[in-house]
Amino acid sequence: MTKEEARRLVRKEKKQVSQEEIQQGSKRIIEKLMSHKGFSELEAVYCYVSYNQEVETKDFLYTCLKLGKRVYVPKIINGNMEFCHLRAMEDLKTGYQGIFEPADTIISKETEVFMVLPGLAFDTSYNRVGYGGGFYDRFLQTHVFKELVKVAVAFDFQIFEKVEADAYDEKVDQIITPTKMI
Ligand SMILES: Nc1nc2c(c(=O)[nH]1)N(C=O)[C@@H](CNc1ccc(C(=O)N[C@@H](CCC(=O)O)C(=O)O)cc1)CN2
Ligand SMILES: Nc1ncnc2c1ncn2[C@@H]1O[C@H](COP(=O)(O)OP(=O)(O)OP(=O)(O)O)[C@@H](O)[C@H]1O
Repeated sequence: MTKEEARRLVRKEKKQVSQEEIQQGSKRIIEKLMSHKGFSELEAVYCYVSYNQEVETKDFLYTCLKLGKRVYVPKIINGNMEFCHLRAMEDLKTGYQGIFEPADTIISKETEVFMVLPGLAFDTSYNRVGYGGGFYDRFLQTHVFKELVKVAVAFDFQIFEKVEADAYDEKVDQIITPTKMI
């Protein structure tokens, strides 16, 4: 299926999903993230700040801070996404598209990172479809890492067998849903 078809299907499902399902599903996903080998081994975490009907990441971010991980979240700067240091949840202010971003702009220089990615749709070959901004693709193509573990999180209705991918699309290493590790 095309990216647009996948986006349309997921947007339709998102309108039906209950707050309860989001909370429960996100809780299960966060448990799996916490017990991920890459998470224990890496001290720097790049994770999006959830909004709308995305997998909730606030509890995950909070726990990462409590554990003493170095935490960075996306901030759109001059049309590009960078990961900026998050000292505390209170540092977050409404930013691009109404998504919370750190008020200060301290761009990460980390090279060994555990990354938690959002997305609208994924397929079982690890392709990722987002809102269409190309922010993650461009970020991954312009930044070099010594070690980068890319784990996407999604609800089960966001997983398809095959979604068309373009040459510039960056794959993820793993996809975690409330019921599966792909
Ligand atoms: N939580 C979160 N933060 C993120 C991303 C993301 O996907 N999720 N991004 C990943 O690249 C970047 C922001 N990219 C975005 C690109 C487009 C829209 C957008 O058009 N939003 C629509 C509603 C989308 C929907 O809920 O269906 C809008 O606000 O009208 C939002 C974010 C960086 N931060
Ligand atoms: N080198 C590039 N890498 C990625 N996208 C590019 C590049 N050059 C141009 N683009 C444009 O960026 C957009 C990427 O769209 P795509 O649907 O892949 O984004 P997405 O992965 O859904 O979004 P996001 O990463 O923001 O969640 C397209 O309009 C594409 O033409």
